[in-house]
Amino acid sequence: MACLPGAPDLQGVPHVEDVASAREQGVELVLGRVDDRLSLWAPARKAAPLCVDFLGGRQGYRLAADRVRHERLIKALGKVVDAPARVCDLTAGLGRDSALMAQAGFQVLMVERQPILHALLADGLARAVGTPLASHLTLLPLADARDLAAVLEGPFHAVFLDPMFPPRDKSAAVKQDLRWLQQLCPYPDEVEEQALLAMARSLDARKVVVKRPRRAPPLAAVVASHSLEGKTVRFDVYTSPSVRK
Ligand SMILES: C[S@@+](CC[C@H](N)C(=O)[O-])C[C@H]1O[C@@H](n2cnc3c(N)ncnc32)[C@H](O)[C@@H]1O
Repeated sequence: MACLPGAPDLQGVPHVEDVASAREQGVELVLGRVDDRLSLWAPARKAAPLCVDFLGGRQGYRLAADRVRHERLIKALGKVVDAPARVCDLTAGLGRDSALMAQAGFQVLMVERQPILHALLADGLARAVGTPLASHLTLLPLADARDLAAVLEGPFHAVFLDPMFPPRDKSAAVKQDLRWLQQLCPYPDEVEEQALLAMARSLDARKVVVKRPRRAPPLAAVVASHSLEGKTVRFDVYTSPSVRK
């Protein structure tokens, strides 16, 4: 992995002059600017560069205002009781779910611990400044969510979690974005899952919503209060006594 000119400094990641030098040095992934978007790509592969684009692309399709309320995630969040409703996304990733929640009117606080994804999110957000969507999104500095219990001050309408889960389907059907995430992010073990769920449930929120593949076991083997099932994913909702009513 290496950074091209124009990419932010990432701890421990060397810089290369250009893509040709990256190829010569056998660098697998480069972070640089493509069409003024901070992007990650593999010089030796054909796959399209990865970037965060809150305003267009595939994300835009799902963000159409009349579609958003039909999204299962928005249904899982349920009725807003106290406005303005804040949601904390502790596993922001590429910001797709955060953007959906923002488009549905929630003020979303995003947490991400993977430095490249965090840099892509920050870049996507910077390009969206001035739009209503961006005014609903706040990215916290790079951090592991498990270290933020004392920092994240509620009340929140919900805390959202979408931790990595090993795919059952190893075929070409696994989407390119998911491949990038798999390449960049480790899968949590049970201890980490327990810590993440416990931390989420310790926050001042009405509910914790966890996104899982439809047939996956519940996060940290803790059974949810109820679930909303779709074709491929499931949203587990926790409204236990430890969660604000
Ligand atoms: C499956 S992806 C989330 C995708 C996201 N929901 C989206 O819409 O793009 C999981 C993300 O959570 C992040 N993550 C996992 N554990 C974390 C933690 N303890 N603190 C912060 N981020 C975490 C990973 O780095 C990864 O980017």
